[in-house]
Amino acid sequence: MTTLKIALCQMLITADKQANLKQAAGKIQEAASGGAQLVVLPEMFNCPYDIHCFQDYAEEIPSGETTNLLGKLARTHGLFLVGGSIPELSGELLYNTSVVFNPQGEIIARHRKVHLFDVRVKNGIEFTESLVLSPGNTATLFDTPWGKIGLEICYDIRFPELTRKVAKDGARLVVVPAAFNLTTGPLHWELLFRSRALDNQVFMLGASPARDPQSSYVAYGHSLVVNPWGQVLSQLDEKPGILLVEIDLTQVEEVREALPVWKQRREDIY
Ligand SMILES: O=C(O)CCC(=O)C(=O)O
Repeated sequence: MTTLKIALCQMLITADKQANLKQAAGKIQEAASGGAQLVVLPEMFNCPYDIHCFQDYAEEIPSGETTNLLGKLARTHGLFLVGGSIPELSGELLYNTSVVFNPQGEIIARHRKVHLFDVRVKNGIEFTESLVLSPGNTATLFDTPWGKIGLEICYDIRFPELTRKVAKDGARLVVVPAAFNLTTGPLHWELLFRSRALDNQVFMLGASPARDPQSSYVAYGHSLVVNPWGQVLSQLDEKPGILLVEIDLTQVEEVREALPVWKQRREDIY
């Protein structure tokens, strides 16, 4: 199988967890009606992106209600589902975790955000995930009929070695639930997705929350799909919506053949 219909769900996330879950279910249903085979939710989609909320909204995986609901939705609609991310409770620790389901509703991957978002930009964004979260320690890929897919969460995309690793491990497509902000989003969001796509000659997908100017963390939005040539195939604005795009994964081989940097790498000298 080479063509894959993807849906990125740009949700307006609220402080009401049940409302967030209902909204996710509605968006997944809409994506399924549009023929989506792989659906992606944004980072922290059941919870405000606020370190003071993570403990209260956290759930164990796989026994928590969000994971249960997502498994049922994947099975009901018969699609692969990348469940954005949620605050995961594991023993005493909290993680920013993305869970992936197959069309039978089974969990086939779990990525714990490896690089925690600890930044302090003068007159801009300040955020310290590490005050409450612990980092994951592994790169993540999952198998599908379209081949291996890599999985990262938001800030992870800034570390080129991680995308290079999943690409070397066979991913031709990398999915990134994310939530950039109004300090870094306008300049860095598209640039980072296009850079990782171009460097590795892979497809890159970014699913963001919609922008809510009233929330404590104002997300940039602009969920997007970038092809291995580094082109933005499609992108939303800041409002809620679904980005439905069909991609042809043979484009990875076409680009790598036309511009063979992938096989011209000199790993012996770097
Ligand atoms: O890297 C950025 O600018 C944003 C990262 C972020 O918001 C996150 O990791 O959740």
